[in-house]
Order: sequence, then C-alpha cells, then structure tokens
Amino acid sequence: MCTFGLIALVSPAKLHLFRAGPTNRAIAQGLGSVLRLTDDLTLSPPVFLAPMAGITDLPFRDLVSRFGAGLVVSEMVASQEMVQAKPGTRERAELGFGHADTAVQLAGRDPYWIGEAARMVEANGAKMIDINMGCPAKKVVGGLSGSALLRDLPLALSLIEAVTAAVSIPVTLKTRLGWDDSLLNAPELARQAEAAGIRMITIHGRTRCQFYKGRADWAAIRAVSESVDIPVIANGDIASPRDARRAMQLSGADGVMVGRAAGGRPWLIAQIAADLFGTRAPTPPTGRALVEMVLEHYEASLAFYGDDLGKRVIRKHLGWYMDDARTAPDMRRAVLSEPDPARVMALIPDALSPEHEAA
Ligand SMILES: Cc1cc2nc3c(=O)[nH]c(=O)nc-3n(C[C@H](O)[C@H](O)[C@H](O)COP(=O)(O)O)c2cc1C
Repeated sequence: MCTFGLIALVSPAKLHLFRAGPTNRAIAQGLGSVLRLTDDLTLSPPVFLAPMAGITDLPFRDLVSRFGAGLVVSEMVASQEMVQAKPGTRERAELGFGHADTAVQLAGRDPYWIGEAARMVEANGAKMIDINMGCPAKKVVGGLSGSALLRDLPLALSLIEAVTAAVSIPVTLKTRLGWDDSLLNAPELARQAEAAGIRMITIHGRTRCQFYKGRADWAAIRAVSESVDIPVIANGDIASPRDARRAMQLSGADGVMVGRAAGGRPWLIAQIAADLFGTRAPTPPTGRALVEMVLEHYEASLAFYGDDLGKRVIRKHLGWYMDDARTAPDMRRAVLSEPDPARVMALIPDALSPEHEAA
C-alpha cells in the first residue's frame, strides 16, 4: 500500500488551471488568488495546510485537499533516513492519487543527503519540495537541522543550493522570524534563499526560542515580505478567516498557511480561502455527513498504516473531531480508550451526535 514510487505516478497534474498575471503580490492582494511559482506551476488559492509531523499524513492531506486548499505540505521527512529507507520515513512522502498540490517537506543538515532525498522525491512524482528551517524541536535542532540553520546561514544556503541543483521542480522554504529576539535574520535568509532559487518562503511568526509560546507576530513577517520578490506566506495562530485577513494585512504576505486550527476541521482552509479570495465555500459537514467523513478518515488511516499504528495515529484527529462536536467527556473517554477499531467505529456516530454534546 505504501509503495513509494508507484502511487505518485498516477497523480494527474492539476497545474495551469489558473491564469497568472504580472506580479505575485499584485495578484494575491488585488485581482485574485493565484501565486505563480514558475512558468509551469501556479498555486491557487494561496491558503495552505502547514506541515505537521504526526498529523499531515496522506489520509489527512487528502481530506483537506478534497475540501479545497491551494497546497498541502507533507510531514517533515528526514533526508538521510529517507534515502536509507529507515522504517516510516518514505510513507511520509507519499503523494496519493489525484492531488498534485502537495509539497514534500525535507529536513536535513548535510547537503549530500538532502540533495539525494530531493532527487528521490522528484523521481516519485512530487511537484514541489519544501525545506524545513523552522522546526524548533531539540532533537532536530541538536542535529543542526530545522531552525538551528538560522544560526548558520552558510550551511542553510549550502542545503538550499544542494536541493535546487538536484531537482527541476520548484523548491520552497519554511522558517521562523529568527533564532531569538537578538537574531531576527529571516529577511537575510530569505534574500539569500531567493538568490539561490527558492520560489516561495513561509514564515512562522515566532522565533525558535519562543517554540509555540506567546502569539505569532504577523507584523514582524513584513520585514521578509519587503525583502524579496518571491511569494511570502504568513503562518502562526491563524484559526479563522478574520485571523487570516489580519495576518495578510499586517505581514504584507501573499497568502497564509494554517496548521493546528485545521485539526478536526479539514474544511477550514477552504473556508478561509472562500472568505479571502472568493473561491467556492465548502459546506462543513454535520450530522450523518460528518459521521461518514470521520469514518472514512478512520478507515483511511487503518488502510495507510495498518490497524495497529493507524488506530493510534488517528486518535488525535478523533479527539479534535469530538472537540468540535462538543462530545460529552464520558463518551469521549469511551472512544479514545477503546482498543478495538471496529468498536471505535461503532461508537463514532453516537459520539458525534448532538445528544452526546457536553452540557
Ligand atoms: C504537532 C506539530 C508538528 C509540526 N511539524 C512540523 C513539520 O514537520 N515541519 C514544519 O515545517 N513545521 C512543523 N510544525 C509547525 C507548523 O507547520 C506551523 O508552523 C506552526 O504550528 C504554527 O502554525 P499554526 O499556529 O497554524 O499551527 C509542526 C507543528 C505542530 C504543532
């Protein structure tokens, strides 16, 4: 099932669907909803699903794509581990059927391995590669990848160059405002990245040392928007169309990327896009339609990972679906503690029904 290499071959290219005009920023802020990354690749609408390890796997990306998203990004894939086929790594880069609007995100600290991984991802049929220079986790930073690269721009640049030299598909970058308040060097990194061929940059409006504390500073992203001509995407704490509008205004960015708030609400990206860019508004499912969607997500997870891992991975999504449905605590506990997938599926209709809402 997780046949890296086979699945992607049948992804139809959903490119060239929109006409793009002269400059990205003018289009995104004025005429409409198209970002041109290269002559061959446009993204529309510029409202994207953020990469989230353990969350944005193929079943979830697929669901979000079906509601509508200009781009969905895979979980971060460690380059060397992927090339060496370490268990679990290649599944993260799976593209699935029918969705060309997926970027595979690579993390790495060695130009050789990240270049090899990029070649592999392109050969598998990906249309875009994103490089992770934002992950704050100690394990990643300790290995000198993720946001640690903000403290070593020459290494960051050599990784970017290794990827852009290895592939002909567009390469993008995701990072933070800087390492800490005394090193807010995202604009410098963005300028160097643009010169090295990066086609779009996403900025999470926090520093590495903030991890996820405080609020994302959308206004601080403006320094990056004003430093480069490539599209800039604002990220961090965007949970509604109102937030997205404000983030775009304050940051001067060309689009937004939404992470945590999409958990349990796979339609949120499409809702934001409809509000900001006038694309087709999704109908958030309720009642029977919601139950069917959640059951389908559950089954997709079991099919993708196998029952044992699948039932564990999907549990956090079930928790978010139940948060959104305001499921009563006892019912919630029953669903989340049930080990048998068939019994979980039998409980889902009740758990998501209004009678089991918390008082
Ligand atoms: C559980 C989790 C996993 C994440 N994994 C990744 C990742 O693999 N790559 C990455 O660039 N960012 C990762 N992020 C950061 C998100 O992409 C995003 O930048 C951050 O959550 C802020 O956006 P949000 O407030 O919309 O969630 C992760 C965040 C969370 C919460």
